[in-house]
Order: sequence, then C-alpha cells, then structure tokens
Amino acid sequence: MIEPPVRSAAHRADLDPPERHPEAPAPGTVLPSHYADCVGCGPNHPTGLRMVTTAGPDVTVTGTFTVTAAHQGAPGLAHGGVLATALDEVLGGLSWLLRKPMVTGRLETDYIRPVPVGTTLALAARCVGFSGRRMYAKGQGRLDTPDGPIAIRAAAVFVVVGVEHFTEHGADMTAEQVHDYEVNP
Ligand SMILES: CCCCCCCCCCCCCCCC(=O)SCCNC(=O)CCNC(=O)[C@H](O)C(C)(C)COP(=O)(O)OP(=O)(O)OC[C@H]1O[C@@H](n2cnc3c(N)ncnc32)[C@H](O)[C@@H]1OP(=O)(O)O
Repeated sequence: MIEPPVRSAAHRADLDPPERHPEAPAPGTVLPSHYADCVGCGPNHPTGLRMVTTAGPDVTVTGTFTVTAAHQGAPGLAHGGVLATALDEVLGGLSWLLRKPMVTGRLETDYIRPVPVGTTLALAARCVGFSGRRMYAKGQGRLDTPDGPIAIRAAAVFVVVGVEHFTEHGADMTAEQVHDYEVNP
C-alpha cells in the first residue's frame, strides 16, 4: 500500500519572518548555476532546463523557463513534472538570498492552465518564513510575461541542511563545491 504524504506546505500563522542575508546578491543580479550538471540550471547538462534566475527584492527570486519539444507530456503541451522541476529550481534559488543550503522537503503544485510548447514561463518565488529548519515558500509561473495569466502555483517547504547532507549522500565534491554549500555564519 502506498501511503500519501501526511504533511502540508500550507503557510502557518506562526512563522518567523524571512531575513535577507546582508551578503545576499543585490536585486537584479543573475544568480550563478549552483552546479554545472544540474538538470534545472546547469550549463553542462545536455538536456537540462537551462533556467536563468535573478535575485529580487526582499527574499524573492524570478526566473524564466522556455518550454521546448523536449519537455512535452502531450502533443504540444508541457509535462507537469517538468513544470514542477522549474518551480523547484526558482524556489531553491531563495537559498542564495538566505545564504543557507536547503533541500526540497515538500512541493505542492497547482496546475491551472496548460502550457504550450514555445511558452516562456515567467516564474517567481518568495520566502514566506521559517519554523526552525523549515523554510516555507510560495511560487508561481505566468504565461510569457510577468503579468501574463497564471499557469502554475506552488507552496513548498525546504529544509535547511549542513554540507554533510551532500558529502554523505551524494557523489564526491571538490573543495570549491563544498565551500559553495557551506552555511555562512
Ligand atoms: C551558501 C549558501 C548557498 C547555497 C547554494 C545555493 C543553491 C541554490 C540553488 C538550489 C536549487 C535547487 C533546487 C532543487 C532542490 C532539490 O531538488 S533538493 C533534492 C530533493 N530533496 C531531497 O532529496 C531531500 C530528501 N530528504 C531528506 O534528505 C531529509 O528528509 C531532510 C529533508 C533533509 C530532512 O531530514 P533531517 O535532516 O533528518 O531532518 P528532520 O529532523 O527529519 O526534519 C527537520 C525538520 O524539517 C521537517 N521536515 C522534514 N521533511 C519534511 C517534509 N518533507 N515536509 C515538511 N517538513 C519536513 C521536519 O518535520 C522537522 O521539523 P521540526 O520538527 O524541526 O520542526
């Protein structure tokens, strides 16, 4: 029997407000790829989404994702799992503004409109607040322009982790990669 998830990413009333890190990239800064082989943002990934994300004001990130024939789930339409990946990437980019390594714990996605091949989704993410190690966030994707119709919405919980999460569970990392994932004091 497959058990459904028992937790929710719905935002709680008792969250600590998000704090933009003093060394966060300035609003308008294009965020670097955190890993060259990442399926979301990696420039070396042969079939990745090649997303570009940008720091916004407060604790917000925007990004774009152009849907191509490689992302179809039905003829001419984007696959929902690929759209969730794009949302995950822009939500994960909040790490840069908080200067905390985090992993996705939960990602709830509403699919509101079909997204045709050729669409450039305008994605946006905002940190809502913290409860201990849990970071609550929301995100959305609009068709073609930042004021276009909303196609997808998400609520997410990311969990703050130490660098050992990646060194213990993943492949070997270079000293430079470890440094990039270290939590700033
Ligand atoms: C210098 C900085 C720069 C940084 C560099 C920037 C990089 C910026 C770009 C990144 C962009 C990438 C975007 C894609 C990001 C992925 O796709 S990450 C990959 C997918 N996610 C995973 O693989 C995570 C797999 N899960 C796990 O490893 C573990 O379950 C977790 C999430 C680490 C938690 O395990 P744990 O550390 O043992 O912690 P645990 O005590 O279980 O939970 C801690 C707290 O979180 C809560 N929690 C745990 N799981 C969940 C859940 N699923 N839902 C809700 N709450 C949860 C617990 O209830 C607990 O809450 P409290 O009781 O403390 O209040």
